[in-house]
Amino acid sequence: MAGTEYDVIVLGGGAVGENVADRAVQGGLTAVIVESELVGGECSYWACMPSKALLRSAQVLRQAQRVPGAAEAVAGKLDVQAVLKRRDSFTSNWDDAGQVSWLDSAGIALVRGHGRLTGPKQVAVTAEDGSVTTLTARHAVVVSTGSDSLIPDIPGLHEASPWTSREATSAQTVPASLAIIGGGVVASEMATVYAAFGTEVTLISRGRLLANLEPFAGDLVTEALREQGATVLLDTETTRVTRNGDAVEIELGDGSTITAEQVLVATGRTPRTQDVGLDSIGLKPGSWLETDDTLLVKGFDWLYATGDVTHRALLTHQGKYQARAAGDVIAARAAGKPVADQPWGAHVATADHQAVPQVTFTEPEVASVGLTAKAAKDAGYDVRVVDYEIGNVAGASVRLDGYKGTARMVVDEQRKVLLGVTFAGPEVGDLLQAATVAVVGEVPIDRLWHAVPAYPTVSEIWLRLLETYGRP
Ligand SMILES: Cc1cc2nc3c(=O)[nH]c(=O)nc-3n(C[C@H](O)[C@H](O)[C@H](O)COP(=O)(O)OP(=O)(O)OC[C@H]3O[C@@H](n4cnc5c(N)ncnc54)[C@H](O)[C@@H]3O)c2cc1C
Ligand SMILES: NC(=O)c1ccc[n+]([C@@H]2O[C@H](COP(=O)([O-])OP(=O)(O)OC[C@H]3O[C@@H](n4cnc5c(N)ncnc54)[C@H](O)[C@@H]3O)[C@@H](O)[C@H]2O)c1
Repeated sequence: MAGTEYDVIVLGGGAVGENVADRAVQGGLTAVIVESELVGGECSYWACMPSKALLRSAQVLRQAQRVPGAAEAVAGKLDVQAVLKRRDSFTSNWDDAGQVSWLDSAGIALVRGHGRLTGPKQVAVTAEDGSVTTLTARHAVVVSTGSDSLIPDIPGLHEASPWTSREATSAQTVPASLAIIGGGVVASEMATVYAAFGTEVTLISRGRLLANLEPFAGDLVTEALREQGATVLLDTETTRVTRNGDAVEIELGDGSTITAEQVLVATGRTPRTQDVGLDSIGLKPGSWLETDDTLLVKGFDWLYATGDVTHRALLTHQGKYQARAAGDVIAARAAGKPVADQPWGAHVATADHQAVPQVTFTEPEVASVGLTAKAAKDAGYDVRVVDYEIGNVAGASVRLDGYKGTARMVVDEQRKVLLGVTFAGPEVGDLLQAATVAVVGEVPIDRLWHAVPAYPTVSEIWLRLLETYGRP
């Protein structure tokens, strides 16, 4: 290790922390990452990558089954062991050597161990062998410690040792039956995975599915999961969980009981700030870290936070976007250079408020950016909503027989720009970036008419949405 004083200390070496350190080093600073588990964090080993690898094979198979000619060629069943093996390769068998060598090539130092703030610009790192290294930052400490699964206070749930997303994404064997508590992204994606593996899945959601998105998205995913063999219980409370040997009993609000081999809790996230020394600098342990748009924690001029721990947008790409802004602004401030902190400037994460893209990799997929119709109305915009069935687009009918999906654009009628766009349908994920460009760029509707989608692609949905809106 080069020494114990660095320009920037990054607490947490997930995808987000890595990017902060990289930008700081590219800006001419020295940076060290403190990591207690695996460099690469949740996304690489227990979240985005393994979950998407687990989802992909069944998706390819189902789509081939819906195209005559190909369907006859894929008459066999999903090879679950091969899927798990492919997932293992995406996680490098939970070995971070590749990421560590990237840090090395990027000129970023690494200290392994559990980091805690001990005072302004001071971090103590406790290694596995109990030894403690004290680090001092010349300019900034960035907390990028991510989030953990939230286990709600349902009687018996803690004692039942439920699966969280970690166990669900790293499982080496597949349970015969799985109950899932939650109705968000993790619950919906994991129900899709395990239903495809032949597990008897019961999803228990206290409301509708994917309730933060346009209602048609959750409805489509609910219907599809049921077709895929899952039992989906909506508006259903879980009142008690009891583990009896190899089975878990789950009592529901209506008094009925479900028995499953395993239970997965997918009820959101809690910040990993319980034991990072927040009390030493006057902050409350266990709280989310509130930042300004340059990612500076409110009330400090040296403490930054990026990624899940900020609760701005719990997504890898959005955390990395914050990381680029934070790394760059720390370097600019350290050099006494001007800071571009006006909305959409180089040193702020403005998009977190207005244009967060997200793909839910269920089958069908849901791709969304910006505001839903309800959120736009609640925010006081003069809104017009335009819907179109994606299956009516020539490109979609060529893609798959019986293509079913819906697209919605939410228009700000005062400025004639898009506030939000949602696509729900097979393989819509890659349609999203065009929508993100339109929302971020505030591209006027009459100019969008000149962005001609190629025929016959699914992108022609854009033309159909515009035609339905009407040419101004
Ligand atoms: C099942 C699942 C699937 C997901 N899929 C997607 C997806 O498809 N696309 C997407 O964009 N997002 C997805 N997400 C969200 C995504 O995983 C997170 O937004 C992302 O991992 C956050 O990155 P982060 O760097 O902030 O935190 P993390 O990835 O959690 O990294 C934080 C790091 O800090 C370390 N750490 C914590 N405390 C300390 C300490 N005191 N000392 C030293 N090190 C410490 C941890 O070990 C960890 O490595 C998914 C989440 C889940 C749960
Ligand atoms: N494809 C992706 O981009 C992707 C995939 C997975 C996860 N993620 C991210 O990870 C984060 C966590 O996902 P998640 O699905 O755990 O959270 P979420 O916030 O999406 O959904 C939480 C669900 O749990 C339910 N819930 C909350 N408390 C409950 C309680 N006490 N009892 C019963 N139900 C309860 C909510 O009603 C909701 O349906 C999300 O913010 C998401 O952005 C992203």
